[in-house]
Amino acid sequence: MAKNLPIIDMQDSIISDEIVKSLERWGCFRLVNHGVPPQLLSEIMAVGRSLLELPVEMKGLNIHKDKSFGYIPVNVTSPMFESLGVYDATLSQDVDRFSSQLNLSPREREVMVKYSEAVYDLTKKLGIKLMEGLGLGSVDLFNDWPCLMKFNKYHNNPERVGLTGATTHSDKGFFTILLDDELVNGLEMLHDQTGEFIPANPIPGSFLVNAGDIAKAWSNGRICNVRHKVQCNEPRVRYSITFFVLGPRNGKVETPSKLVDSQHPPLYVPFHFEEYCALPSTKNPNTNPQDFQGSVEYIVKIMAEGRDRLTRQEDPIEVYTRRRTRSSIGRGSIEILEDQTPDSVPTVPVQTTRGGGTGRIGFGSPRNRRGRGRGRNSYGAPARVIGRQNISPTGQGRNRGRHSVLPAWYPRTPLRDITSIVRAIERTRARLRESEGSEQLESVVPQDHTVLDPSAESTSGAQLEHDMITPGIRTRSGKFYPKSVGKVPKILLDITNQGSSGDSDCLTPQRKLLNSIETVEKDVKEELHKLKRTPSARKQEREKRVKTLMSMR
Ligand SMILES: O=C(O)CCC(=O)C(=O)O
Ligand SMILES: [Fe+2]
Repeated sequence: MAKNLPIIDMQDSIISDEIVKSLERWGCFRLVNHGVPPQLLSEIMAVGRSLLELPVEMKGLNIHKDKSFGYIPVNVTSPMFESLGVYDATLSQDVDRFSSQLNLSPREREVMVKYSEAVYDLTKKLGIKLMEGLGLGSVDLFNDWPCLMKFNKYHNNPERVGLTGATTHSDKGFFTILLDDELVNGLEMLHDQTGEFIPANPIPGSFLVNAGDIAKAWSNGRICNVRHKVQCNEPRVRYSITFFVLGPRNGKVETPSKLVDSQHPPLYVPFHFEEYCALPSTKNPNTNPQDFQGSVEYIVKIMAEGRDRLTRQEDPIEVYTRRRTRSSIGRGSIEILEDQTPDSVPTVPVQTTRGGGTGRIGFGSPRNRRGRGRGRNSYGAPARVIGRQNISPTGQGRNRGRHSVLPAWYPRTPLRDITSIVRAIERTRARLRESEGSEQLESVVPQDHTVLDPSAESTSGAQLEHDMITPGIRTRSGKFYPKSVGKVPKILLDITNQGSSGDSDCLTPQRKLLNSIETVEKDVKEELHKLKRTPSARKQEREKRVKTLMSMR
């Protein structure tokens, strides 16, 4: 069923809602009435065309330490596409550098400055509308975010009609503001729900706004990082200008707490945009580009795994408490979480070391290439991630829980697990504090507590729960007494002391022993009775009864 891309009029009063809806459903929209003067649009297009007409040697002077930010010539794997880049397009010294690299006229430089100012300003307005639409207040989301501007040329000719000029990809940044060729179409956006490519036919004077990987991660998967490609539909050369608003300059890409709740558990670890760009591409040469799935889930998952391998020197109680607090406000070390279905487990082998991938991630238009090479885009990542708390990124099975603070055997269910563990630890702490008055105690949860190391974990869940709820106490002398039988050592001590007490002198040693046994028995019974009233004991009792009833059926 043919569908049309959403069109948003910047002057509409309900634009905030429309932006959110379009980004959720499509990950893109066409923006009209945006306020950037048509004259400026045609001037910048003219600048782009003339720069791309320069000799290759001249264009080759447009270099940047990140190669994907500078000139990308046509080449064997990408014979139809070339582009020039300006990074950071909003900083005058960077525009100056670009201008001197390509010997721009003062007028061309002026047009560039005006255009990037106008588009950045527009993007900031869109950011505020987006924040409003998401109920996050009128906040300037993109304040001081770095931007990359690219002048693109597709060398379409009669032999290439039907070929792909830019293969299916999602953009890496948050938003891309595309000024496309008014006369030559070719851009197609993938509709996630139907899997159909929908032509983004140009509307003169408009922009196509599309969301990238950062938008998806930031919004906790709510915004679609739309996949798109550029086809050669006619034999005319096609030009376009892309303005990428990338990611926070200093801070991390982190989901606002309001976008996280029990229905929408956090899906991504907070990360720096540069970290993300520096990761190797995950393109799987065996993956059909049509099956491409946005790579952000996969990439961020790799980072989560890397972080979880770090040795933890912290007090586990602090870790648990912090985790609970953070997850409730949507921040902190959040693991990437997987689909509940086994097919969503990544099909691409996890590459955690540099060089194992197929190249560094760049962004912007991919060239017409398949297979290995210097990656500008990432392919073959898993499908949509629907988060479940505490699911190991490596899936179920032997490694289950390897990257979690929970032991491997611990049943994985949503939020309440970690919450109940934290509560149990807090109860333990409170009890310890109480008993500290009578004797100097050491922590019952040593710094290297095995909860963080599943391999050294006790084998029973019930055991752990019990230990946490009724922990033992350790005296300075190093003796460990389980708290539930805390009175018994005292009784034993009394027995030992009986020898010196006056009235015991008249008793035979046998009577003394019998008396002691009786006292111990009485006290142990009393303690056991108390123990039965603890929640875990009651639960065990209930389970036992259910089992008995079941066996009688
Ligand atoms: O040229 C176009 O229409 C699209 C370019 C694009 O997708 C990109 O630069 O990422
Ligand atoms: Fe793109």
